[in-house]
Amino acid sequence: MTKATPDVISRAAELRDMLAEYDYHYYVLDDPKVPDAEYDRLFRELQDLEAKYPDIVTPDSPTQRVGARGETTFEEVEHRIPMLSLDNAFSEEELRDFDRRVRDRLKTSDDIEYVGEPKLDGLAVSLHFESGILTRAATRGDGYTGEDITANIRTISSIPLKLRGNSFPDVVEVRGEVYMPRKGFETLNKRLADRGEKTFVNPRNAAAGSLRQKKSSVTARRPLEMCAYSVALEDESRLPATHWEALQQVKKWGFRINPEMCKATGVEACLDAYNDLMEKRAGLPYEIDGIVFKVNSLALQQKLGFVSRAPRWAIAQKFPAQEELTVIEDVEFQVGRTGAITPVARLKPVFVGGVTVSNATLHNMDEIRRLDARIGDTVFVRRAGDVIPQVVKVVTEQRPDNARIVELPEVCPVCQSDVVQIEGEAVARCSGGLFCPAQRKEAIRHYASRKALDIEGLGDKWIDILVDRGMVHTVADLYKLKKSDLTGLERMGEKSASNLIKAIDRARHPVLWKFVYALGIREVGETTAKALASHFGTLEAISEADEEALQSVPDVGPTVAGHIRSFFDQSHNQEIIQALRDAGVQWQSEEITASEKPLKGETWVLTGSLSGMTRDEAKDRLESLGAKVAGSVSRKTACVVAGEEPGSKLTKAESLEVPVMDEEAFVDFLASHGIES
Ligand SMILES: NC(=O)c1ccc[n+]([C@@H]2O[C@H](COP(=O)([O-])OP(=O)(O)OC[C@H]3O[C@@H](n4cnc5c(N)ncnc54)[C@H](O)[C@@H]3O)[C@@H](O)[C@H]2O)c1
Ligand SMILES: [Zn+2]
Repeated sequence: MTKATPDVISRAAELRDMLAEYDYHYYVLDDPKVPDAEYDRLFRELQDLEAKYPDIVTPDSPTQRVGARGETTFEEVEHRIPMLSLDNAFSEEELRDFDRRVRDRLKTSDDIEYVGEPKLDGLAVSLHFESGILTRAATRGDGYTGEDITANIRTISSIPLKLRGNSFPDVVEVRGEVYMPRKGFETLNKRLADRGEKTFVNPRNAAAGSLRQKKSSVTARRPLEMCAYSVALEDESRLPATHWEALQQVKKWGFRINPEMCKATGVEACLDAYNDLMEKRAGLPYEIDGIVFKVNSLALQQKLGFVSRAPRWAIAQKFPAQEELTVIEDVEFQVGRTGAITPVARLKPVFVGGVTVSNATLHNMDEIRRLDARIGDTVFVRRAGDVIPQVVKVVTEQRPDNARIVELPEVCPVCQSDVVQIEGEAVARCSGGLFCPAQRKEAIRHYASRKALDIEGLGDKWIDILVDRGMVHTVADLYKLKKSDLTGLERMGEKSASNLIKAIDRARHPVLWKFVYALGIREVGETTAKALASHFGTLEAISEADEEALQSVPDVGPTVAGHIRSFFDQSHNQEIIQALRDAGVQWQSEEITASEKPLKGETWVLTGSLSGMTRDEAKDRLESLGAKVAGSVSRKTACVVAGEEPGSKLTKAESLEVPVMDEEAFVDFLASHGIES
């Protein structure tokens, strides 16, 4: 036997101390200090040292024990049959070694039949039933003594409080995993974050933290589920021949067993099962961190027995870790298509969740403050399934002296417009709505939309081409387009080009509210745009009004007033409005029209369909002349516009002797008031 050097002895002691500390944070506080992958590496290092120098093994080494115990408020429960851990395999080779060891011990060269089960990432529980009634539930604890969590367990609806049927032993213990499905975990964390409370790093921790609550009413509100994975009987002669059958039995008693469970004979079949499950991993509604292979025959399990902390008949083959440690090297700010400014952490590249990750979202400044994340910090990054990588925790102990606090930039990193953060809103935004290249496509789409300037044919496809080729930078550039610019473009027909030019040409004389709406000021929808237009009368008046004046408009509160103010305060936005003017866009100011609103006080009614305009357009035009448009005819109706196939409204108008106009007359009437159809 090789003698351990002092270096080896002190490294082993150091590893034991670290692991004991990590165990305490993980099992007792439900708040891990390092990601599992890091823990597993240190654990493996210690195991390897101890394997090489068996005389350095101490009885209290984490490699010889299960879990950890701290002082707890729960009653202690002694397990009649110890609840052990599982050995891990981190590679195909290690799985083959396991299978070889099993066959060697059983002195057979035959393929062994295994059961493969997803390794749910939660925590083990032991449930005691007497005469079919749940009498006691316990955590695993250190494997020999756990915590009595009966009251909390009763709140989990997938656990039967009474076994179904009548073929169960007088006393039986069912074991399984309590876990929190992904969805529930996300909702819970969001709720905690919104309240500024500490969030859970991952679903396992959330499950453990939720199950070990002092108040079962808190546990009851947590989305926990349970899957059974074994039965323990003191009288083992009453068990069926295989683990598989035992679980079918448990299922009949009313437990959930995992639907992904499978049988695999021989190690090759196990490797296939591993790959199959790995492919399903991201799509499962809960997290798994590997696959557990168990010898199916219970007689063979008996023969194999167990060592200090784990059975010899089972192994957990681990999947790539979903959490790793890395360092935030910088924080940059990205601008979304609606102007939202999102902080993104630039990370020291790290392999996590099966890929190399070098960026992670930090969501917003509130989140950065909640995490207390600084540039230079060592952090947990998590990449689970297809979800974008996230920073979930900062290891404050490892913060360097020169760590820098993250500050929200004052100006947009893309367009240099002011960044504004409205009180009470988590998200900061670029205020250069019309100008900011990051928001360009969205701004054009909105400007051209039906309720705004209604530029028919200017859909996403055109917008992509025009912006990507640098032909259009802002909405004002639209009016400079010529047909010859468009006809040469691939995938765009001659006809569609000429229709587009015509449509743009028609969009030069909006009524004021439509123009205000088209500017795309945050939270200024149709109703607010109408209210602003009729209150202020001109664009100049709106753009010069202070927040107080803006708030005298119905519907406009401090937030919206803030958005309007910061929009008009950006010289960039003003320049584009000027450029629109220069391009010949003219909005009819309400002031001028108001004084000469010829139909003020009149109520008009539309019936039938018009060929040259839609019902909405006809309505807008009448309203721009001051009329109210009503849905039914009465003696007070000033005029009825009757298109094709008019309904009963026309008959009624005639019987009440209300004046009627056909489409031609209506178009002439509009033209005489300066409205071209
Ligand atoms: N991050 C940390 O600081 C830290 C600290 C301690 C432990 N850990 C993690 O925990 C692991 C060790 O924990 P452990 O001893 O609980 O072992 P384990 O989680 O590796 O395996 C045993 C556990 O697997 C669970 N399990 C899930 N599905 C199962 C199934 N179908 N059949 C049987 N068991 C199933 C049970 O809860 C069982 O107790 C480490 O590998 C490490 O990743 C992390
Ligand atoms: Zn910007």
